[in-house]
Amino acid sequence: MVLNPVISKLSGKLVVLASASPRRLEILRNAGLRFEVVPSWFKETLDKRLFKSPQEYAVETAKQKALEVARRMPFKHLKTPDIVIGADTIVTVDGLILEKPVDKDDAYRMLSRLSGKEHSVFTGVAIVLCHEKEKIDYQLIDFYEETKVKFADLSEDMLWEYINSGEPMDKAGGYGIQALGGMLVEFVHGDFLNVVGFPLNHFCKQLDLIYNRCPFSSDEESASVELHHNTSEMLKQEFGVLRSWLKKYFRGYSTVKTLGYISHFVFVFITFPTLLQALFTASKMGVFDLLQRKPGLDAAQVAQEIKAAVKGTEGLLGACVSLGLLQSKEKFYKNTDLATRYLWSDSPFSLHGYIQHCNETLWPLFSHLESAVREGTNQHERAFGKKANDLFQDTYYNNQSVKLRFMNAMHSIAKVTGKAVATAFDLSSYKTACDLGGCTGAIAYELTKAHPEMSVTVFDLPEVVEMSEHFHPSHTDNRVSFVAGDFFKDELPKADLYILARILHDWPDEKVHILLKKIGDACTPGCAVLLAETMLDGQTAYSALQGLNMLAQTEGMERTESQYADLLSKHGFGDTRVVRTMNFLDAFLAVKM
Ligand SMILES: Cc1cn([C@@H]2O[C@H](COP(=O)(O)OP(=O)(O)OP(=O)(O)O)[C@@H](O)[C@H]2O)c(=O)[nH]c1=O
Repeated sequence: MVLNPVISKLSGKLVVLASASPRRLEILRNAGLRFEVVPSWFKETLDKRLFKSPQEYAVETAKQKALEVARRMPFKHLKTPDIVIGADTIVTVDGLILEKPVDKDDAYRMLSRLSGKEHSVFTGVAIVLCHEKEKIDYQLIDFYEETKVKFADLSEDMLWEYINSGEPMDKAGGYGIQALGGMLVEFVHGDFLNVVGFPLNHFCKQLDLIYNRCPFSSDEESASVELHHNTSEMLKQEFGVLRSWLKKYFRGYSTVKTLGYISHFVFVFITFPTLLQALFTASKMGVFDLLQRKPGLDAAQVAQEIKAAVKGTEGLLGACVSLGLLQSKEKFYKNTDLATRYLWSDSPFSLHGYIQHCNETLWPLFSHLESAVREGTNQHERAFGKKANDLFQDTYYNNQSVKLRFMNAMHSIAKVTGKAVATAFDLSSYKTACDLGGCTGAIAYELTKAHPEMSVTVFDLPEVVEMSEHFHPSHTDNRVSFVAGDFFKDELPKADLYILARILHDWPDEKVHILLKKIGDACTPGCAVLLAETMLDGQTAYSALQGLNMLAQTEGMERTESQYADLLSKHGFGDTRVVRTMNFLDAFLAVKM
């Protein structure tokens, strides 16, 4: 890729480096960039086991560092930056991630592991672009760079002399290649500055893509610029998948360009039902599960396993390849990274349950959208021949398999969003929480993971509680307990914090008031309510469509921040705060005054 001038593109913008690393500051200053330094308060405590690769961990940490500063600055510094840059450097060797040593012994363990071996240094970088209109929108671009470094064999004396110099302590892997640590290195493959803490060249290339190129450029590298616009990781990836899918369909960028930008979207809208049905059908027939267990099957083998016709299976697999859900090589198929992460049923971030729910419940309801719009009511009677007086009792919970499917769907979403909700606020002062309608406990487990002193009671209907054990994580936590009851009728368990995750949106205002009154009565001043909902403010495509979903499916609706604040204020809750988690659900905290 030819690199164009980029640093000048940032002049006049408020650029913020979300890092306390003196090396990053120096690298960017030397490049002529003018910026402020606001070190991130994000604690580097992400669970490494949740990441498929070390580089994903570094990128996620970089993202969290940058986002924390981007979100804090408008409140604490009373100014909104244009760009926030975050980075995280890690060293990997023998499948381990090495960060900064905690003490000399730790430095010794790290350096003796590196002695005589080649290792990788990854720096993850996140660039957050902040757009301020009525609200602040964040667009996120992330990437990483890998450099390989080989250490000489180091004697004990050499190791201790180096450790006693004090240099290792604030450096990933326990060494600084730019100073005394340079003595330990036999060779470097890749970007030297990446090892020091910031991949300047890759960063400039990303700026070039952002500021000098069209987002739909045919240039392959532009595909790696991934855009977040108040969307989840998954939507971001889907956007990329859709884009490459469009490119393929139109046999190359030039045709797409001729048809124009509008045609892209018209085309997506018109063909969306076929796209969705291919995904739903492959998911329902177990294609992603099968190829996760047995990657590399051909169409005939897949057909045999899923008990389908070879011709039909070939068509389905071909469609999944075109959608970026499967890869094929010489007619053998396997899951793409997207499918591995989200589509097979046992993945930690599986959306399989939610996809089934969309297929079996939302799809029939949405086929009556016109009636929903005309009448302003849900469409259960038209879609399923049964009126839903009580949405849950009459539809989801009166049949075991529908109930399990619904619980799976809720579990999928809660797993994908739970952590973002659980960590959105400092909840350390709340020791007991009650998750009303907490279903499988997915959010409760995330809360106890994020807040070591908190215990959570999941309060849900008896039909749900009796099934919840199917969803417990393998390491169950005795700080999560389940109580059966109906939050409209029964006494609520006592707690300092009440959680309502995707509950209020199911109900009209009259019922919301009944529930909030009960919570208000149970709370003493200082107690709080934590809502996790899709806020309609700013109307992203996801929130707007979610609003339609509620119309076709429930008696309730998605609401704006001020509507929630207003509802809560009637029951004595104030001091409201909202965090846009960049995930499906936003988090909203209100305190009993
Ligand atoms: C391998 C290597 C690393 N480093 C430094 O190691 C820190 C990594 O830690 P981090 O968590 O990425 O950053 P930090 O220093 O804690 O800052 P922050 O961005 O605020 O988290 C950064 O400093 C890097 O330069 C060097 O200076 N030289 C080297 O050869």
